[in-house]
Amino acid sequence: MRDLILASTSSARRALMDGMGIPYRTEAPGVDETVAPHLSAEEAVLELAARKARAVKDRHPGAWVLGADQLVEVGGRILTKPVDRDDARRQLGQLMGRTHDIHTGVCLVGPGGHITEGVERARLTFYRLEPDELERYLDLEEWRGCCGSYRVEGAGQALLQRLEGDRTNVQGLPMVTVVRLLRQAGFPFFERR
Ligand SMILES: Nc1nc2c(ncn2[C@H]2C[C@H](O)[C@@H](COP(=O)(O)OP(=O)(O)OP(=O)(O)O)O2)c(=O)[nH]1
Repeated sequence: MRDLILASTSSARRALMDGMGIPYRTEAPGVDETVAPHLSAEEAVLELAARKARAVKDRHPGAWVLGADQLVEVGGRILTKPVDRDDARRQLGQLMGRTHDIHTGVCLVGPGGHITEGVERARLTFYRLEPDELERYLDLEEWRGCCGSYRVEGAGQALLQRLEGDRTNVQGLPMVTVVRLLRQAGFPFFERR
């Protein structure tokens, strides 16, 4: 049985991996997430996904490690996870009535120098909300721990006027890409326990 580690503290990523049903464990990547300012959103999430995966792989040389990173891009600006409710209100205020992109990079590293990666974009258009409705959404605290301050699989789906791309990508892991990387690396699926 291969030792697969998800280099993540994200409950959303764990939920997506759990759904796929192959054995894995998690470990916090514990890396500095600073990147050079000239990088595009795609380049930044790929670099950080690889940085997270490599950091855990260095601690577990014989393991396979999957890392991921996500950014929201709207009007040329980058949004990461909000620090508090006011920050979440500001983020959602930038997304209401507009179209934004979510970029997620994933990287799979393994024994023998194996490294494969992918980056996926989802494009979302949000309804415009009245201030009171926005406050009611903030009360649900779906903003905590989420790039862009919403959860697409939660009440946040009521914000969504249009979604192009893989919905799981929005939640934190583009599972079509994750499955491709795992299959390319020879991972078996549907194993009998
Ligand atoms: N449940 C849920 N989570 C979301 C959604 N959109 C974004 N997220 C979460 C997934 C990730 O945990 C987080 C993206 O931030 P990062 O890529 O920096 O990952 P994070 O620091 O949370 O965890 P990690 O670096 O993997 O330990 O936002 C959503 O619609 N639903």
